[in-house]
Amino acid sequence: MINVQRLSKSFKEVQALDNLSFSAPDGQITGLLGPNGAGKTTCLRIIYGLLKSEQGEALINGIDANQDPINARRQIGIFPDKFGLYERLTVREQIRYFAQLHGLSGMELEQRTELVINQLDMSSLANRKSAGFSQGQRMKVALAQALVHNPKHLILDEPSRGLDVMSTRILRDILREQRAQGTCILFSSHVMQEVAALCDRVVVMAKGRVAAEGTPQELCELTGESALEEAFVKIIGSDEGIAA
Ligand SMILES: Nc1ncnc2c1ncn2[C@@H]1O[C@H](COP(=O)(O)OP(=O)(O)OP(=O)(O)O)[C@@H](O)[C@H]1O
Repeated sequence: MINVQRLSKSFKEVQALDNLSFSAPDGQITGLLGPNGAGKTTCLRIIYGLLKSEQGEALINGIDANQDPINARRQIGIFPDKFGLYERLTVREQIRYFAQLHGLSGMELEQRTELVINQLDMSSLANRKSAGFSQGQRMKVALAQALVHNPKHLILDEPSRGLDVMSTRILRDILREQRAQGTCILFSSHVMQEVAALCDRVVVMAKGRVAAEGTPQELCELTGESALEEAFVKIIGSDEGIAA
């Protein structure tokens, strides 16, 4: 369970997060939906311990990301907004490296590495260096790195950006599998279709705050709309920065 309580963060005069509170339960996919600049990435970075908040706390399974970032991070698989791959390493080497960073060693390291390569159907890529990989292939490597330590929480920043239909479907299937295993999944998006297709719960963010939250159906009922897209526009008062 990820619990964000009264988070505030500013960058000079920009108030990126303003008393933001929400929770993402285990075994569910929670979408952070908001227009450009709403504060989604800032929130995810604080949860992963890459940024410190000025106020409030982000608890991962009860562990405070500000106070104990290393332990908090061990609970999380992160799928970042830019796939920073090590292009000189083979895919298998990269996945092993991430497994080591998360404290895996010996047999467990080898087994988890092979398991995730098979799970993502990457055997034909495993011994190749990632320089020149397509966007979909890069996505798989990034996902394998996020999953190799079998984290109980998965955080994804705009996961389907730049992916073609097939890669998007693979990603969605993996997220659904993870959900079925009880993983707490939190992802950010401004793509309505993605949120509608995947999310059990939606947290609508605008200007660093929660504008509304609930199941897609609850958000529709709240606004008297039948489509999530219309509900969203009503909640934030604009369709700026949102992709259908
Ligand atoms: N390192 C930084 N330095 C200065 N301003 C920043 C920094 N990071 C974020 N901001 C500002 O904080 C606000 C929130 O940014 P953030 O990236 O969290 O939004 P977002 O919802 O993820 O947007 P997008 O959908 O465009 O990725 C924006 O106004 C942004 O310019």
